[in-house]
Amino acid sequence: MTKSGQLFILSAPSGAGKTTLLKKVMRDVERLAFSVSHTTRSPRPGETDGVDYHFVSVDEFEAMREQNLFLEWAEVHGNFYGTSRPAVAKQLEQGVDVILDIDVQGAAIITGDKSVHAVSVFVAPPSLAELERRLRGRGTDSEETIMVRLGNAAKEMSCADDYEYLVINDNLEVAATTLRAVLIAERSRGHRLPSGEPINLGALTK
Ligand SMILES: Nc1nc2c(ncn2[C@@H]2O[C@H](COP(=O)(O)OP(=O)(O)O)[C@@H](O)[C@H]2O)c(=O)[nH]1
Ligand SMILES: Nc1ncnc2c1ncn2[C@@H]1O[C@H](COP(=O)(O)OP(=O)(O)O)[C@@H](O)[C@H]1O
Repeated sequence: MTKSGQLFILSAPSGAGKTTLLKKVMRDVERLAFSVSHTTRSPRPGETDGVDYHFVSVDEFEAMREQNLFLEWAEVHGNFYGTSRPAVAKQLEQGVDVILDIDVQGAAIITGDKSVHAVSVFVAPPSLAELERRLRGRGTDSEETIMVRLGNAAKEMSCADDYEYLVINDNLEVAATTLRAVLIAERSRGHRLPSGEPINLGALTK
């Protein structure tokens, strides 16, 4: 039987660089999948349906919600976002670790469910001033959208202590090394022997 994959939660205020960091780390960590969320927000230039998000209408989102197809969902910055329960379950069953890029509300839902084991990581910008520079520098959002995201940032930052790990995305290389280290360390926990068998110390010393 294949050993089930692990769930990782990554949250950050918008503009902290979570997407950039994730893309970098996912290039060189194998057996790791990104959970493609459903959202009612419009695609940004350069985003692809089914890759960055599944872009759906409010009606489609509500229909999925009514069928209990979301592991968690939340309204974030005025749009709906949700994680597909069957998609995540399938990847975990195949022994693939799954990263959920979700907001602080979604993270609280998952970590509050004691039947689900997830490792949580918060990505913080070095300062709120730098966060604003990055949001503006990204060049994908209207002034109104930027203001909504900045307005929510302080509250989101106050949730950082609820996470097991904190990664400060100041220098991208350093942040990527730190995130990789977290993933690798969590995979290496002693109780996660591939066979599921306890270690036979006697056999090791013969
Ligand atoms: N709860 C929840 N939050 C999500 C999900 N997908 C994305 N988000 C969060 O929604 C927020 C907005 O994401 P996005 O629209 O891509 O904007 P960005 O953060 O400015 O790049 C971020 O905090 C994401 O982590 C999801 O499936 N569930
Ligand atoms: N460590 C960093 N230093 C400087 N700029 C960064 C860093 N990480 C990301 N960025 C830039 O900040 C902007 C926001 O990054 P993005 O990954 O879209 O953030 P998020 O997914 O958290 O909303 C992008 O223009 C990105 O290139």
